[in-house]
Amino acid sequence: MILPPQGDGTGSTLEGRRVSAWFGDRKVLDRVSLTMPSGQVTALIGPSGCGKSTFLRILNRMHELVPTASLAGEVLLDGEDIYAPGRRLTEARRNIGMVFQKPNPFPAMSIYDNVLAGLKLTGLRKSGGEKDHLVEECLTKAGLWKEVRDRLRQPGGALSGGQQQRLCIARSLAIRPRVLLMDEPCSALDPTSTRRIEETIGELAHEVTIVIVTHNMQQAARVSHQCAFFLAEQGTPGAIVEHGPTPAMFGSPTDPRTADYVAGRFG
Ligand SMILES: Nc1ncnc2c1ncn2[C@@H]1O[C@H](COP(=O)(O)OP(=O)(O)OP(=O)(O)O)[C@@H](O)[C@H]1O
Repeated sequence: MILPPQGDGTGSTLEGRRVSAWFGDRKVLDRVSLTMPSGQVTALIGPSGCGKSTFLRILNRMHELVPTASLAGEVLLDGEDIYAPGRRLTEARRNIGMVFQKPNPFPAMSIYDNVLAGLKLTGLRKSGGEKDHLVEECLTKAGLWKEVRDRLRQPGGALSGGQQQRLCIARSLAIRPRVLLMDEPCSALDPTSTRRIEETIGELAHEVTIVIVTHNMQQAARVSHQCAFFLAEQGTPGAIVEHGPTPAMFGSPTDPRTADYVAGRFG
């Protein structure tokens, strides 16, 4: 177990309230409510197609990029609805970062510039010294500094898959998000790189609230403080069957469907 310590409250609390989602007229999520507390790691688990990624994308306003997509409900970041009229998309993206399944650094851009690539979003100008400091800080937090400190000007695409994913985490951290969403961040990685990313998650958990979608039950057990089990039964939209502290979800789930899923009996 590499379960990180509970957060010290420096992250933010994210809360989905009665979130429903549609693609065209097909409803794929039905009134999902979940609080993702400050400084904790929340794992979203469940079989393929039950709406985990859709829920995650709603949490930082990526769902609305799909032309046919719509949603209902609220997403509160420290009590403020990110979808409230007048709230800007860029504000949500800045506060709530996302790391994707497949590492997506800018391959021809240097490692150094990759880390800083999101800074334009913030509108902040930084001096050379401040940039150097930020690059070192973020690569250190992402667990990559020691491996790349001597080759910061080399292209991001020259790194291994696991290193590229940690570079993407560093890039997300550079804009100082309050929440970091991770959509199956290790599914394209080998076991060693996976382990390294899990350690990074553990190290980051005390300062940024993390929500991770994973199909890997061992991973959910290792890295998360709480889990939410999603299910879309027989053509119905996805919903949360059960959520709670990770040890309870794995050790003594209350719903038999959760017990079957975490034991690997389906999905
Ligand atoms: N862009 C899209 N257009 C139409 N339907 C979509 C789109 N994206 C997802 N869906 C549908 O929404 C439902 C939920 O998909 P989603 O990707 O959120 O599930 P998931 O639990 O994350 O699955 P997986 O674990 O396989 O990634 C699925 O039925 C899927 O086919």
